Amino acid sequence: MEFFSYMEKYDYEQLIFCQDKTSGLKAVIAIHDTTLGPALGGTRMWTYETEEAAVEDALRLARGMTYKNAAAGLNLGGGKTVIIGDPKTEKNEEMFRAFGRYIQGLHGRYITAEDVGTTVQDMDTIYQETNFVTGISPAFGSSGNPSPVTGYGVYRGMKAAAKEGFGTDSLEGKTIAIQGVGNVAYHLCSYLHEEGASLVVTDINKEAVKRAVDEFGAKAVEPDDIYDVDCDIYAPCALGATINDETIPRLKAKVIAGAANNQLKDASHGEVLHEKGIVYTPDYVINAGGVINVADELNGYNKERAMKKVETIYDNVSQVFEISRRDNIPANLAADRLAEERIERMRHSRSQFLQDEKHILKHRL
Ligand SMILES: NC(=O)c1ccc[n+]([C@@H]2O[C@H](COP(=O)([O-])OP(=O)(O)OC[C@H]3O[C@@H](n4cnc5c(N)ncnc54)[C@H](O)[C@@H]3O)[C@@H](O)[C@H]2O)c1
Ligand SMILES: CC(C)C[C@H](N)C(=O)O
Repeated sequence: MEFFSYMEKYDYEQLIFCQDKTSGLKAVIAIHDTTLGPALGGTRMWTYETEEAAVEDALRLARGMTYKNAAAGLNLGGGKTVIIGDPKTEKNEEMFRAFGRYIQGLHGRYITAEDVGTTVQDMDTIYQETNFVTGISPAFGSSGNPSPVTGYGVYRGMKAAAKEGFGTDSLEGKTIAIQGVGNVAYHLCSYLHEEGASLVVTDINKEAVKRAVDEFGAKAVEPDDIYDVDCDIYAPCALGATINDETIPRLKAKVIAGAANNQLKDASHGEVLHEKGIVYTPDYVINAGGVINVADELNGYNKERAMKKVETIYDNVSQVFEISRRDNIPANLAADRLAEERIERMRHSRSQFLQDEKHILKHRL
């Protein structure tokens, strides 16, 4: 990948490589766009096959956060970090402290939080070095683990998608196939079970499957069989790119609504779903609950206020479908339009000069 060409193509602001020999830290921070405010996005720790794959992932995920934050109505830009390494065996305290110092060096242009492979404890360690971290322990007056709130937001967004697909937002009696029952999907399952949906789940982690079967009466299938399940709704809640040329012909669902980031292998798969009449709920609109929750920390965390904002995911999803129908475009492009239009409007409205301390010639006094 030609990094500068890619950055120019999608108008990225900054790419930062962080290396710390003592702790083994190898991290890439990507800042996509800060028109709306500081870039807020989580830190992913993952074993990438190549360094290039890690940079590519950081860039892609950072841009996704720009769109997610814009569509959620947050005054935040988009950024993301990936740390190269196995989260199960390669973490140490010095690593996250070194990383915290790199974040501090950005003076608030980037604020981090949890993502796949990182935990509240890791955020607490980063907090030893910088204030530009969210999702730290509630003991510090913070919002803690964002996953339960993301799960609730996905549940609300799924109801809006059901309304679009079935004419009612009730999920009672619906069969929902869930790929990956980790942190977010566990909470999603509890809401769906409570509403009376039938769940079919899969995961490469047998413990996670057992928990869903035992607690929610879910039926378990093998990971590759999830695409063939006879269901009303398919919920991708594991990793990205699972909606692709191989899987779309196998899907039986009328509605797709899940937590995973970057669900479509590429934008053309949104077009294919649109043509097939499948209601696709854009990932970054439906899974914004976690970022909405951690973003509230910027105002001094208030759970009630944060949850009120998370409720708006239902309306945001409905608005995307409205744009999709109005402009006869696939839902993924309708979501992009919603986010891009907001960024452009704000870019214009913020172009007016506003004096701050740096413009006062006080050193001459
Ligand atoms: N945690 C959040 O608040 C949040 C917010 C927004 C988006 N997301 C996205 O939602 C997704 C899930 O996040 P999470 O925090 O629950 O992560 P997680 O790691 O807790 O859960 C993911 C689960 O998927 C399983 N999995 C991985 N590959 C699989 C495969 N091929 N088939 C079946 N199962 C597989 C894993 O074993 C794991 O149990 C991710 O894509 C994440 O980026 C999470
Ligand atoms: C800021 C976070 C809570 C980010 C979250 N992992 C997401 O992808 O939305």
